[in-house]
Amino acid sequence: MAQVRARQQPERNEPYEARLTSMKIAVIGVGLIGGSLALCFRGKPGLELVGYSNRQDLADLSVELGVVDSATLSLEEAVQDADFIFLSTPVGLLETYLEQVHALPLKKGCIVTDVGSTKDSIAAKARQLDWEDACFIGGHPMAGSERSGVQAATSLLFENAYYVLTPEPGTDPARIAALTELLSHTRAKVICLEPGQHDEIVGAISHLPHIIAVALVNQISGYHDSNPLYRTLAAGGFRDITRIASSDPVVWRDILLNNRFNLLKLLRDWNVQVESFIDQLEREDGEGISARFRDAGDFRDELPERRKGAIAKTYDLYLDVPDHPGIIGRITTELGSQGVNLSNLQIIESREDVPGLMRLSFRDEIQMERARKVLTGLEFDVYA
Ligand SMILES: NC(=O)C1=CN([C@@H]2O[C@H](COP(=O)(O)OP(=O)(O)OC[C@H]3O[C@@H](n4cnc5c(N)ncnc54)[C@H](O)[C@@H]3O)[C@@H](O)[C@H]2O)C=CC1
Ligand SMILES: O=C(O)C(=O)Cc1ccc(O)cc1
Repeated sequence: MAQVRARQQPERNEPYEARLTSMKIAVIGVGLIGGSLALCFRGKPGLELVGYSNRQDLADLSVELGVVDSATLSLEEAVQDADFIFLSTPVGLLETYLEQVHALPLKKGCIVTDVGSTKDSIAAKARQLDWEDACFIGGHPMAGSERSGVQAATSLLFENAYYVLTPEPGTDPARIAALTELLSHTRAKVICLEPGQHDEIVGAISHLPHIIAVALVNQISGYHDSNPLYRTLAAGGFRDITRIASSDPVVWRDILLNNRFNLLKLLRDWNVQVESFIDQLEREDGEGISARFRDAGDFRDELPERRKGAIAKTYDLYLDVPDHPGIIGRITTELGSQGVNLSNLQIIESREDVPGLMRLSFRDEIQMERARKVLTGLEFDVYA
């Protein structure tokens, strides 16, 4: 396993920009989020990335993939002399790691932060600890994906997303500025919120949708057990609103349990919505139903543009493809010859008696629209 490299100590009175040329960043738990942050920082002048893992194979993988400069199974070694420490494990482990890191010798001025999807309980834990010359500032990058693990890490994950910080009223503004400046490498927009308010809002716009997606998929899966046509016919709308149901079970178990008090209220409010639909259908209240769609459309149309909300936008096209050899090659060749960059391709359903559904993913809207034009020209039925 690679060792943490020796590095120069910054002078205490150097301006922040100068210190940027020699800083150690420790990432505790190098998965999707920790790894993506590491990739944002890695290779920037003077920044050294050290990953801590609890498994040798994962430590090795994080170095092999070029996500961190070095990796260690020793928490003490990882945090020793670190200027910034990012706690990036599932929420259920964050408070324990916070206590363990706090108990270790930390560099003067070290900023400890986390990336957990909930903020209130870790802020409360941090408040109980005496940080002396170090400090804790809670954080939550409001972008992610249904994928997990270091293999899914990408430096583009946070671009244009919000990155919430939850400093205490007494946190030194210079420390907040230092963390914000480091986070500029993510190209996310940093905002500060009070931890309780964060959990209420994020519970509603991220955690509740994950519950609804999972409940919906499991409901349909139950019907599918008695008739496989449910999955075969599952179309765009179902796919659109259930992508996040494929999220990591451990990560989401921890988030939901941690934010359970907000979620219990949110689910009761959700029940009111469901009951109201039941009532409108029983009364055949067409006007009431249309009004709800109109209201929802108005609100949704005002949502921030692509990738600025908690649920990152994907640039996917779907097309029905006949199940015959060579079709994938033809599509990729045509796109390649027209200079379209395809970032992923997936056959979702492939059986002899039905056309296959192909999903083509692109990095941005421009590539997606170029592909749409090429494929429509080839007389494929293309839909987003
Ligand atoms: N998944 C998402 O879209 C987002 C997740 N978050 C937050 O980021 C944090 C990490 O989530 P992901 O990166 O998605 O999960 P992940 O599963 O990709 O990464 C978690 C990492 O923690 C490591 N880990 C697990 N148990 C450990 C232990 N006992 N000791 C040390 N390391 C351990 C895993 O090996 C893995 O590298 C969570 O707190 C989550 O709430 C924040 C924003 C978005
Ligand atoms: O996959 C998606 O679109 C998400 O919902 C991303 C996400 C997941 C967890 C977070 O705490 C923040 C953002």
